[in-house]
Amino acid sequence: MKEQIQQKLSDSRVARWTALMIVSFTMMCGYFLTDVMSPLENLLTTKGKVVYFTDDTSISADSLISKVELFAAANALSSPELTVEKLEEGAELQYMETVDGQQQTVQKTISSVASGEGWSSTEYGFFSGAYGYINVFLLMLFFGGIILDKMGIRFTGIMSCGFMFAGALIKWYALSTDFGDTMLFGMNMQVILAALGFAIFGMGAEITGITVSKIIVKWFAGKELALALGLQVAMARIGTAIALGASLSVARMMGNVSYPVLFGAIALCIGFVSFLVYCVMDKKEDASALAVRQEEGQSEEEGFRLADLKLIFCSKGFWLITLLCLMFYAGVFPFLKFATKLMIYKYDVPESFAGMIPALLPFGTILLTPVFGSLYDRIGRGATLMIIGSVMLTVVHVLFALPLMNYWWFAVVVMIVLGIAFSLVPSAMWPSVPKIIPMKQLGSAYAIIFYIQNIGLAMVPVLIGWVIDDFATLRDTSGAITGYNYSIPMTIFAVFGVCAVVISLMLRVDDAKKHYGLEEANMKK
Ligand SMILES: C[C@H](N)C(=O)N[C@@H](CCCCN)C(=O)O
Repeated sequence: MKEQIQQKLSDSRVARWTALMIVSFTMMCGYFLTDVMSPLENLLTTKGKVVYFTDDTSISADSLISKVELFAAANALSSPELTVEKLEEGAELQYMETVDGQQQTVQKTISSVASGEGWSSTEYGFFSGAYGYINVFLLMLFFGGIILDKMGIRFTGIMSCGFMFAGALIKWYALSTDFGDTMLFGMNMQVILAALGFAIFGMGAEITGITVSKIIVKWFAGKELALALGLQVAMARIGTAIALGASLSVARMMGNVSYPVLFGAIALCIGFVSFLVYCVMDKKEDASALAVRQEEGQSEEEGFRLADLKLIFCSKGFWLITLLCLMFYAGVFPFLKFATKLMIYKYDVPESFAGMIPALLPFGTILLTPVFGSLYDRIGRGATLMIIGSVMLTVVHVLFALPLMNYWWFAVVVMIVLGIAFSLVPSAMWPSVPKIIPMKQLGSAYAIIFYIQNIGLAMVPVLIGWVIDDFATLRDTSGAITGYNYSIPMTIFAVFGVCAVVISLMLRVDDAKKHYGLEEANMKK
């Protein structure tokens, strides 16, 4: 009789790709919620109602009412006695507007009205950075990695999905509640509570992120690892793209910024359930791996010891990847939080389309990240891919900073280039970590990288929000905001790009000396 050879569940193609799809779906829901507020920056930073017209322009309700009344008075028309309540879908209004430097009478039809929250750019920056506050200041990501290596994938994943969901609910509650003028720590209560929710969500999202990374390495090591990591990132980007592309329309349709967050919370609930399904597969994989070890007479896998962290801390290659991650992601994720408003004010894109241009970035990466991942699996050249991506990031931000080519199509082209950069670096960087750090310490290694990266994700939006308020906001003599000059904020993003280039070059040199294998293919022939 033929002897049955024991196999691990992960040796089955179907099983490992199914596991990948399930956990990637959970992550995708998390990414949707991470960026769901980005296209709402203009709405959040406008006080009172915002009126959207059928020609895709928008204006604050107060400013519209005074323009309509001024027009009626100037033309001896009977006063329309317009109030905010009367501004509703379908209403037609006439007033004077400056078009190409000339005052013209315009007639517009309202398509929707949504409530602005009146936040300052500083408050928006504080809220956007909140994603990383608990991770960074309470060292939760660091502990998250240790919990992952000590308590295992199932416990950590369920815990972190729970945090994501709880944080999303708090954020939704804050945005759907009117706190009046209640202030806390010099900021509106709504901002503080929404930031708290986002911080709890961010802790959950990041710990889920390292858990999912470890899951993928567990199922794909020695197989299609970079492709699998690339596909996970690609699915995550679908979440980001839907958030950037659809969030404003949902807020406009429902009349309130809280609804996109509510949809995100519902999606997360489904993502949580899908992670529970994965846990069943994970248990089976562990049982089959144990059976293989027993059959081969191998001893129990050695557990994680705190002393193992020394190996991580002493690796130069590890630190270079970590710093590259900090600089590269500081130039991308925080940029996305401000990109929609950049499109409105620098490239004159109507607000209803403005979110579509940043949404091109994740859309491009959906295809390209797995393509570059697969290239790395088969051909190698990981360090080189990271250098090219970092150079592209720098060029993109320099182009955004320069006061030239302020055309929407130019913004589209530059955003596509950023999409390529944002595919190159992640598809090469994440699969490079297991080449430097062994599996046993991988949870902690990813956690430390994410921890340092989160310092950027937490601080950069705060910095940029403050810079926009104090150095980029243009005002008329009465103090009213007339526009924004994005040169300084975008120069800051370009500096992160330059740092990423220098670090990726150093990584390439270190790889040549220490032979991590970053330039070699991942797949064993
Ligand atoms: C924000 C998060 N910490 C992050 O870095 N996400 C990466 C993907 C990480 C995948 C690691 N296996 C991203 O590019 O979105």
